[in-house]
Amino acid sequence: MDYNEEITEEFQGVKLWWSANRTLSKTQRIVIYPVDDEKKSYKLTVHKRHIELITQSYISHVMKEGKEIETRNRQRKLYSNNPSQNWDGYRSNKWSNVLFEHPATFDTLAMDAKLKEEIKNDLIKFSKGKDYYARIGKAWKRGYLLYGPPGTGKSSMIAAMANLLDYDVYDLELTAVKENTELRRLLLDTSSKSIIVIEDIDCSIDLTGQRGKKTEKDGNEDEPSDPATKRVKKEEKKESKVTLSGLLNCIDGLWSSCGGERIIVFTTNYVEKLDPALIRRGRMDKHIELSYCCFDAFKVLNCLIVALMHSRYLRRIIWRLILIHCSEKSNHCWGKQI
Ligand SMILES: Nc1ncnc2c1ncn2[C@@H]1O[C@H](COP(=O)(O)OP(=O)(O)OP(=O)(O)O)[C@@H](O)[C@H]1O
Repeated sequence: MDYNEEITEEFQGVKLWWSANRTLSKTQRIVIYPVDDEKKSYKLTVHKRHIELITQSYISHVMKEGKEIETRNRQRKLYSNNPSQNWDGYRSNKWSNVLFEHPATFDTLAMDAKLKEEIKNDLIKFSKGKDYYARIGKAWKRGYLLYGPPGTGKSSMIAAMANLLDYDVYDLELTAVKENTELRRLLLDTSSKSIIVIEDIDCSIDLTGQRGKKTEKDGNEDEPSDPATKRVKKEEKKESKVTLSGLLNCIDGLWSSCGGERIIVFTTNYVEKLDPALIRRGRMDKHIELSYCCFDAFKVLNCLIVALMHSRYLRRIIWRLILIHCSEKSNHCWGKQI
């Protein structure tokens, strides 16, 4: 709606007029950074005998419609965390973002069909679970642990999740987070309807068994005599940053109930390296193994390749390559099923 424009609307047989105005602040201020001094307002005109209808039904109808339009037009974003030294100052942000346009969907994911359906249903159930979570007194969040060998579709699965639910993705680089308080501030700065991802959690930081080792370390550590080594050691200590308990507190501590509808995803190639406390059910609610090609995955790949390649000769070459790759990697004897 442009300024000085007037729009006529009808609601339950009642005629209404909307107009948009803008006023500029008259007070003169000296500012360091440019600020928006413009005030925008919308004026609604209606006959006074309809005031009750407007206050009781129309305004809530407008708010609801507005929210729906906003959701429909929302462009999803992929966020990554900025180093904390860039957090302060003019227009600084904890997160940088780009448009999220990953093409992966559950249709293009090659994996066991039953598991795929189970994950989709779980996600949809979660996204519609606001009342359920409120009823049982739990924060509206869900944890997924995706594990398996490199290149088996963990990142693609996260993109498919985000595309299914229409959520933003926060790619949290833990190695860039200095300490637990920073981690908390970062997570508090995420929006609802989002997936917070920590990829390769086993490599991100020494989270494995850190709690158990702490006392042992504290007591036995030899203090180096040489000042240079001392300084390096001190720096290394500073680098160690986020602790396991800090991360656990952030995942399911009180902060996580500030706003809801967040999914937390950890990915790892080495699930056995992780501290059981980090991935216990209730914290990481669903553990999903993504592995080498199974028969259902093979069928999805078949559909994709048939759709893409019109030459039978090329298709045969690709299939030979896939078969060789899969028979090397997989223990399943699905070859017979083909
Ligand atoms: N199950 C799958 N279905 C569809 N595409 C897949 C699958 N697994 C791997 N790919 C393809 O292989 C490439 C690598 O996949 P992806 O990055 O999702 O794997 P990853 O498990 O996250 O790897 P890493 O552990 O190295 O981060 C992508 O281009 C993806 O499209």
